[in-house]
Amino acid sequence: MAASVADSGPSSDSSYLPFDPPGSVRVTEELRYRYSDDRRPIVNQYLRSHRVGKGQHGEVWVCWDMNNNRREVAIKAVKRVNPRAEKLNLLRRRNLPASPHTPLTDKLSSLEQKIRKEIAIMKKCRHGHIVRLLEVIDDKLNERIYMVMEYLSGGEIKWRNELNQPVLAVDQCRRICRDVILGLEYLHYQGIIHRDIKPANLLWTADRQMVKITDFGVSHFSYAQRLAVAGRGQVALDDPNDPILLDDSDLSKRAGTPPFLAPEVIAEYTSTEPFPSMSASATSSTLLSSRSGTPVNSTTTIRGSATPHRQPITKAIDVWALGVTLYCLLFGHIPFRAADSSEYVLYNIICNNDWEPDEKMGCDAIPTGGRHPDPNSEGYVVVHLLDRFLQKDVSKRIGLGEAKRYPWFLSDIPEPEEWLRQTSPSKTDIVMVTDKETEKAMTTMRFSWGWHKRLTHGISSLLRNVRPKRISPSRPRRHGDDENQFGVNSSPAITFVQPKPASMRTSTHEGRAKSKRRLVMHSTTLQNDSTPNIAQGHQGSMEKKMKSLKIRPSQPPSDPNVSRLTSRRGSDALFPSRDMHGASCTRPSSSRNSEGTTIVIPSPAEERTRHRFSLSSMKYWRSSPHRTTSQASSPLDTSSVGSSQDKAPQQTVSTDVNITLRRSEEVLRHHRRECMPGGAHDSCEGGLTAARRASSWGEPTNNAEEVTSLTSGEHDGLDEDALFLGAGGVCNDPSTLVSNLSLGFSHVAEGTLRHPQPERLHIGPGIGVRHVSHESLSHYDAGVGATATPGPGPSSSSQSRQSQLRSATTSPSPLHQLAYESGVEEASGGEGYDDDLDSDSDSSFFRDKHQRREEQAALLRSQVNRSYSDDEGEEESDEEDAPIEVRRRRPSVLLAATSPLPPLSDFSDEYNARST
Ligand SMILES: Nc1ncnc2c1ncn2[C@@H]1O[C@H](COP(=O)(O)OP(=O)(O)OP(=O)(O)O)[C@@H](O)[C@H]1O
Repeated sequence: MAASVADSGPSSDSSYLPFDPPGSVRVTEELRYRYSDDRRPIVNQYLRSHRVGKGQHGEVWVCWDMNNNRREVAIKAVKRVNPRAEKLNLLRRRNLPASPHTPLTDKLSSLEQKIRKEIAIMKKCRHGHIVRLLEVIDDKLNERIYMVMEYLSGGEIKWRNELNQPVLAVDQCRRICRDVILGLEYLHYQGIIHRDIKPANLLWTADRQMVKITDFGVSHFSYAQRLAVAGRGQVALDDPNDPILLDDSDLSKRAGTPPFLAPEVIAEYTSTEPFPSMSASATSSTLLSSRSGTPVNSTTTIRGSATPHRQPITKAIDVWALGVTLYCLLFGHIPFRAADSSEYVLYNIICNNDWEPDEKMGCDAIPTGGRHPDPNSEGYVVVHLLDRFLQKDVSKRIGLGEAKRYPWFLSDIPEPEEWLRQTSPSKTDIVMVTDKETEKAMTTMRFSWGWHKRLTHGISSLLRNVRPKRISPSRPRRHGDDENQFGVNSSPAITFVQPKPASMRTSTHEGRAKSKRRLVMHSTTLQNDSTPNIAQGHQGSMEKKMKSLKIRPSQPPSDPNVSRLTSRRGSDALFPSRDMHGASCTRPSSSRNSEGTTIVIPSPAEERTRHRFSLSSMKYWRSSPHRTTSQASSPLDTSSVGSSQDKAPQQTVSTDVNITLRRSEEVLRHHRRECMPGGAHDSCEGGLTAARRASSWGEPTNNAEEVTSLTSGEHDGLDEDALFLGAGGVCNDPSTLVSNLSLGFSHVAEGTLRHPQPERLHIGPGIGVRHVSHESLSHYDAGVGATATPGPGPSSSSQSRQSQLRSATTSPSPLHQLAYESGVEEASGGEGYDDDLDSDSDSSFFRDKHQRREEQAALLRSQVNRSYSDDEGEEESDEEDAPIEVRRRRPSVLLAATSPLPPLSDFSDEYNARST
């Protein structure tokens, strides 16, 4: 158990049960659907409740864990592959400046890698200020993967009202920031950089006593390997000039949210010339430029022409983002903002302009004293801290260890030294996230596009009636094979196949040869298998049809197409867990790990059935198109399909393609060409379109949603912060901020999550910023540390009801919904979004969702039709194939006998909608 959780948990309250379930993250490889009596979907032991959020790749639902006293959990359902999102991305890309140099892989989804990374990182995190991942339900035969997390019912932090005024008290801002420091310190110690710290990624616990960091979708963990190599204690934890620098090829991608990006991340996108003052174009009182318009002063290092060398990208980028976050919480708006919402202008401002505080901070309106306050003033300590956070020079930026000891943070902690000792990250075990673990974090995706899909679709139809039944409770039970104990614990102690050392890995050539050998083996298995599930009649028919397709199951195929097809069949990259299971076939069918968790290992017979089923699902076989830069091909680039398919599948590694970087460069180059030659940025009418801006944000597959949000949001009259910030936090009704959940399920029932609050014991009456004097700060600066006086307890607002308002940026956009209505369905998440769900959503976004719907629907349909017309046949196939595997398979398993309802797909409600 992580010491930080165990040691820092409160102990004075005997009824306090910190949420820290034992054991590591379970990986369950079988998904079972059914309905409850009141028609609620049940996935394994999780009974679905309401939806709490929708991300770019999936939805988050509150569920009750029926095996744990109906404990509430949050389940994020993410589609492995979303062909329609890919196509909408294509539509978006057509709006981008064309470049002949755009690599093929830039056109491809990196969704798989994103999910793998997120899971691999979350699996390793166990800390009181990090959202805990409890289980991963990863059924290879299901199109979605489910991440079961602890449920943070307090929701996102709301930090501003619609007038961009702060809604949090300064004391609350301090506690939030302190929580994030602890969480980040843990992550950094583990070698993980979050890369997307912002208010929207900080969730309140139910009692609003603490926040936890969530969303590791763009986090980076290769640093952990380097730390491991260097050995613990060999690396200075808070030295920004850490000799162990990060992998630039990954980190240099501008993953994250633009206003929160550190200067070193965006340096290369900025002008080396002094950037013109923003004051002329300022339109809002919240603009930095309207208040200052000043270049950076002496206390802030100017980047750009003054800093010719690119600064290292380190964990300090999280510190910068935390500084921006703190600023947001204190003042209700972001510190750096471009007047025209241009990304390029924003980056220049971040890199070259200073920030400016408001006169007052927090909803309690404590005077700041301006950018350079009197050292004896109340605001001095906060402005000084912000100044340390927002240092453009990485080497001058404060480290987390130092920040933690800052007097302001210690001001309401009775025993600062003890608190510092207990919360030290050195008490935790360092984690290692290996490539193998990343691969294993999610089972292989299945692809279906192009001629290959049509070919395999034919084969699949032959086997439609010979698909074996899934393992179900109806089969004879074995010892320890409890319904609730499906799954394989992710503990390395039960790993069947150890990662091979690099020296032992096969070369590409060897890999191909092995794949072919596996092909022969699998084919032989198919041919010789006498499992009664395969009817002889169908076998004969199948052989005949396969012959007509020039497929000879038991021999290496001579037809090159067949070779491509079947070589993927035996790919490690495609079926890693099968290989793992294959290795485990001789092992006992179940075992117990050290924690007593039963591990069910499929028997050889079961494995064969899976293999056979997989064969019938060959239409999905496709080597991951974005595994390597040079070899992957676009499903939309027909010229490259053949060549890529000739290649054996590559091992999936964490070498993400720098998609965003290149595209962003193009966008910005285009922007410069269009706008800058004339000199004045404000002469650039329109600048980057919303689509172009969004295109350079984070993961490429995210952008469909972002683009639509931006575009449509502007029409909806939402403030630009909500559109551009991506940070949420809008509180339409401030009164709801200081309250707890208004939902009926908000009561703390037996078994409801309780959360560790390391400093909860120590949060005495907060003395507020007024009590931190310049003397104490000097004391701190002298390195003595702080001895702050205990202050009053948590503010009354911490007992309050939760706001149910969701920020516009986390809501489905109008285009997203239009896409659904017009038959395109999801832009990225892939889930249907019906009115029922709308009513679940508390997003303010939906206030205007019916406006211009007809008009936009027509526009969208025409655009989408145009984009799809290029690959019409493929689209037909998509329409038919995507849900087929689930729909045809499921009734034979559990539901047919138990429920008159159609088979469930997942939590998306699409089948519910169809059935009603
Ligand atoms: N464990 C949780 N407890 C409570 N709410 C959660 C939890 N996880 C996510 N949410 C809510 O669900 C919303 C969507 O979460 P998700 O992580 O999918 O968002 P996202 O970061 O935008 O997605 P993505 O990383 O795919 O882009 C969040 O904004 C948050 O409010």
